[in-house]
Amino acid sequence: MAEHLSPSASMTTIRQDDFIQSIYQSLQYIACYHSPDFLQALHEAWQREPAPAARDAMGQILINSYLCAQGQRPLCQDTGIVVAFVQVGMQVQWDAKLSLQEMVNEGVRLAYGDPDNRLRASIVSDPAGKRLNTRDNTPAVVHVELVPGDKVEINISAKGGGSENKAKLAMLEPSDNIVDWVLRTVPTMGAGWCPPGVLGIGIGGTAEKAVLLAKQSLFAPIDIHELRARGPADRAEELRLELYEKVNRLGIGAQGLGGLTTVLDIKILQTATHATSLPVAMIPNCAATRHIHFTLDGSGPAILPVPRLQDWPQIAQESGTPMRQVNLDTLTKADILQWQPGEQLLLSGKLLTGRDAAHKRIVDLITSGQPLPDGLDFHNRFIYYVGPVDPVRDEVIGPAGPTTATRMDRFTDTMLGDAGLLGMIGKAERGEATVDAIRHHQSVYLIAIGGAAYLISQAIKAARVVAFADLGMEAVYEFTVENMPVTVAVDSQGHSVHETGPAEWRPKIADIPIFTA
Ligand SMILES: O=C(O)C[C@H](O)C(=O)O
Repeated sequence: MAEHLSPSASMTTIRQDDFIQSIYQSLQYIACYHSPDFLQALHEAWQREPAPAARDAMGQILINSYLCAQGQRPLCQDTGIVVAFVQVGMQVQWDAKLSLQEMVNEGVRLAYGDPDNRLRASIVSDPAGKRLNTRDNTPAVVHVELVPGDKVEINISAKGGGSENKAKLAMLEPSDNIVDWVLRTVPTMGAGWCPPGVLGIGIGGTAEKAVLLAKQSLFAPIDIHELRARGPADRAEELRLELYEKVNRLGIGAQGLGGLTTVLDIKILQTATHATSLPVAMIPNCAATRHIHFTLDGSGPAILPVPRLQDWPQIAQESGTPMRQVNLDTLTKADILQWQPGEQLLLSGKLLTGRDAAHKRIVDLITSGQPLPDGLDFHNRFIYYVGPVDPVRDEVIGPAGPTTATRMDRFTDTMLGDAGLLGMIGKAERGEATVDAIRHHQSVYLIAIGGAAYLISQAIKAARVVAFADLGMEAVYEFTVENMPVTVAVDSQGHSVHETGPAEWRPKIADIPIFTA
């Protein structure tokens, strides 16, 4: 005779407030604390890295991580778009008035507006139109699944825009080679996703299912060395090992500067597909990898592990060759002609900021013959591509790392020509036409380390909004910096370290084992 479950016996009740508090606390937590598996993998990669620029980049990310855990401030200025996968047990009932989406949004609102640790509101509504910042980082992206059981399982992440922008989907043919596709595709993603990180790969299903699997795969802990030690159990695990080895052999390295470690792990989830199809999706996770899993069983809000500062690797900034001191306030074109590709500089003085939305407005004003707003003058100034976190406590500004410069390429010739800009600071490579414009205007492009946002903000001594305050984090600020560390990425002759670095290190690392264990 069929057994019937008594509904009342196994029912769990989840209270709205417990759910919202759990979302809020988990988002605050992942904004500040790297997970132990990521820290260990990055520390190992830093210890093994033979390429000085890549090693320095990873060192800065590790120091930044420690400072964020200590100061409880965000790892990256891009505190992400919230993505929640919620599995609801079919024996769960809710003591709630809001929908699940509304409850997640409420948790996001509390987390991003927390006065003790404000996070950056990065979400814009009407993306194909007005692109207005929603000011509280809502709405979240929520995926819900009904599963057997009496608990609610939540995987939540705050996904950085720079890495999400590099997501790829290919509808391969059944006899196509997945490894070839990945190895062809990763170099096209450039450095805007802030390697070293993790590549999530979804295989099978339909187009949208492959993308979801790729995203879900990124929730698993980094364990490629354990997999190697125990040996692959199926084709997906074989692929993980093969891709880990071959992607790292590409020599892209940390921040795309050339080096031994481009990926810390490869994650793969697969499911059945149509006989004609081989959908493959790939989504990278950046160095500010932020995700956590928790369970609600009706007993109250989630309890998250208390991080212990002694678990963070203690590394000191290494003093390599002496850095050139640069006074931004007296700098001339003649000075920047002296700077060499790969040279490290310490910037002091005043610079302006600006990113996507401000660039669009500025270039629209210039091309329609209108003046820039009062007080906004780029002549002989440097621009820093950044959207900072608002300050809390005694800060002048919150974490303020670079955003992907490549998105500003379309505006650069006008900024260097008509607006009179001297040079730029950002992260990742520039396109060919932009490198030509840099050479033509005898300008320069400098990079700061993506993923070292709180560390970088320590060099910012004053900040004020100069124009477009309505753009929120995308407003134009003036920063006064002291000893801000940057590297010459494209010099005035158009030499680019994102070209020369990987080309130099690919052959050099060819004989170094990728797996140590
Ligand atoms: O939005 C940002 O500040 C950075 C962005 O995530 C990027 O990597 O380009």
